[in-house]
Amino acid sequence: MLYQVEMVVKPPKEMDASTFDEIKSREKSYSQDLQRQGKWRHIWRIAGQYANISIFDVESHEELHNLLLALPLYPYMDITVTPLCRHPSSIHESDC
Ligand SMILES: O=C(O)C[C@H]1C=CC(=O)O1
Repeated sequence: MLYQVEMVVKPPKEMDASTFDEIKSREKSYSQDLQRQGKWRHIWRIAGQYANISIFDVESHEELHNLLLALPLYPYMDITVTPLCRHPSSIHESDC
C-alpha cells in the first residue's frame, strides 16, 4: 500500500543545537534503513520549507502508523498522511 506522507519539522526553540543534531542523526539513519528496505520509497525536500514529501510502501495502515511513531523526530513534526492508489493512466508498473 502506498502513502504520501508530508512531514513538517518544528524544532523546539528551547532545545540546544547539539541535542537536536543528535536526534536528526538518528532520524537520518532510521530513514535510510527504511529506504534500503524499500518501505520508504522516496523523500524530497519541499523547497523553501523545513519539510519533506515522502512515499511509503507498507503492508497496512498499522505498519505505517508504527513506522511514523518510531521516527526520532516524531515529537517535533506535523505529519499528514494521504493514501494513494494506482492511476488508470499510469504507465509505471511500480505505481501500486
Ligand atoms: O529533514 C526532514 O525532512 C525530516 C526527517 C525526515 C527524514 C530525515 O532524515 O529527516
